[in-house]
Amino acid sequence: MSSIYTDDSLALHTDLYQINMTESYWADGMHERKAVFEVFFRNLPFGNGYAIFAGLERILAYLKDFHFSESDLAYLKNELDFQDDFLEYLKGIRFTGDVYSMVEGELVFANEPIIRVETTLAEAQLIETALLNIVNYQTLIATKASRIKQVVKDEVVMEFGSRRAHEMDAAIWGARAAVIGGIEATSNVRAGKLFGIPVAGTHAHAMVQAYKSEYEAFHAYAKRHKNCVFLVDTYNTLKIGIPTAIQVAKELGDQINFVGIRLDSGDIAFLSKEARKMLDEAGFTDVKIVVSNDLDEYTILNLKAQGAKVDVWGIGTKLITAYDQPALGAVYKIVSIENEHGEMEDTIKISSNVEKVTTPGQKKLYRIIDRENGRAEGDYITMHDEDPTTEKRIKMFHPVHTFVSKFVTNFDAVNLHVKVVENGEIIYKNPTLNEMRQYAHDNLDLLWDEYKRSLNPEEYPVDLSQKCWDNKMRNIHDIQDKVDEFSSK
Ligand SMILES: Nc1ncnc2c1ncn2[C@@H]1O[C@H](COP(=O)(O)OP(=O)(O)OP(=O)(O)O)[C@@H](O)[C@H]1O
Ligand SMILES: O=P(O)(O)OC[C@H]1O[C@H](OP(=O)(O)OP(=O)(O)O)[C@H](O)[C@@H]1O
Ligand SMILES: O=C(O)c1cccnc1
Repeated sequence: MSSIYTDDSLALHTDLYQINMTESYWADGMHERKAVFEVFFRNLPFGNGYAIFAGLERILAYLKDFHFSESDLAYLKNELDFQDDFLEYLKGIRFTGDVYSMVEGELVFANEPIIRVETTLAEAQLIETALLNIVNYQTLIATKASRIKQVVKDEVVMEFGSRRAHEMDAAIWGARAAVIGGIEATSNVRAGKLFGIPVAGTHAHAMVQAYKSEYEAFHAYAKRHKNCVFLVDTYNTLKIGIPTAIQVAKELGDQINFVGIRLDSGDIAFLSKEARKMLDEAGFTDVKIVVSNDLDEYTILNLKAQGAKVDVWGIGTKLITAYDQPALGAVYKIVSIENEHGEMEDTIKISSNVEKVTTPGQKKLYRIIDRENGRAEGDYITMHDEDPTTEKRIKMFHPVHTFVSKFVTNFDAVNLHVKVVENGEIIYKNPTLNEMRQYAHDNLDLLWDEYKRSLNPEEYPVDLSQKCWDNKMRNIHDIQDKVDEFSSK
């Protein structure tokens, strides 16, 4: 960086084209027109049956502080040649609109609006990049963590990924997202300080190497730390590492809490079983076995199938980088815009790829829950003026294969959108991270197991109301008519 700006803001954390488009809207007097944009993704990540939404807290902080600083404006003028009159407009711009959003920890599925932004065209356009940047990463990591936790079940998961995360921001926000997804602790101390996440850790091979022997290293560690987890695989796990941990623990007795040992290489199934036997025989039946080394949900499942005796899973690289699918692919699409007469008009994006055709109009999102069994029947997208909470019977049908349908009665329709920003004011109080985590955990009970399995889960229904579907078809036909008219000229 050529210099550090004391007034750096996040408004420039956007793609240049957003500012360029905004300039055109402004020059043509369209910038203040009302617009509705939605955030959604088209495919669930990791082949999972659900995702866990995360990122709202940071989005709200970003919107609250949204402004172009003096140095931002100077940069736009001096380096990118924006003109003074437009910069004067940017100088005064703040976020003044409304935002409806799912809450963090909510179960989210493909093709449903996670966030709805209703504000001026200019403001809505300028915030796109930051919103997607936040949602895409945090939701991806929360989902990966949840996937891992589904496999781990009752043992503890610690997040160890800071050294491999895609830079510092990703390390701490990733740790936070992983907690929402279900993990228990992080090794990143700053994440602990900023977000109140429990922080935990063991020690590295370097310490054993620095002291030249495990005996010296474990004693040195124990001298200053009451809770001890000794890393036992530096030279030979079964012949030196574990016996030394046991020896040191016996020598120190009540002076320490011999919490555990950590295995970080070799055959984890075999070594953990041997370690358990050795610890138990020495009377340390409560001592935990922590394992790490390139773990993810697949290795964990396999290790469990082999009968590995593991109490704590330390997971770094593959969680924090979402190793097997590095992007969620959430998008931000305009669905409605005010016309020159002050009326809202739906707008649609047509694509030869059916998947990419957007669903026009201002919409709401409900989760339909069967009152008898408490399980979710599916999610139901309606137009903004519909209210399924007052309906006795709704028809749910697949938005593409429409013949796949069912009538649902005796249900609760739960509105998944909370108004979080009103006229630019944040009106939502973020729950604690623990509450978000608990919410995500409890929500999973709404899903049948078929949607939760990590391999080839069933597709959870995300359906359009009849009115919403009709509106989409009408919009598609209108565009087709326009294309036909144009091409026949
Ligand atoms: N019993 C097992 N079954 C399946 N995979 C395992 C088993 N034990 C370990 N693994 C996994 O196999 C991968 C490679 O392990 P390997 O034993 O080669 O590590 P290592 O080379 O000994 O470790 P390092 O290179 O960190 O010293 C890791 O992802 C590890 O988690
Ligand atoms: O394997 P991960 O899931 O990313 O977990 C974090 C890893 O970080 C440490 O390794 P280190 O950076 O010392 O390198 P290593 O791979 O040689 O053990 C630790 O020993 C874990 O193995
Ligand atoms: O505390 C640990 O054991 C730890 C922390 C970060 C990375 N690997 C291990």
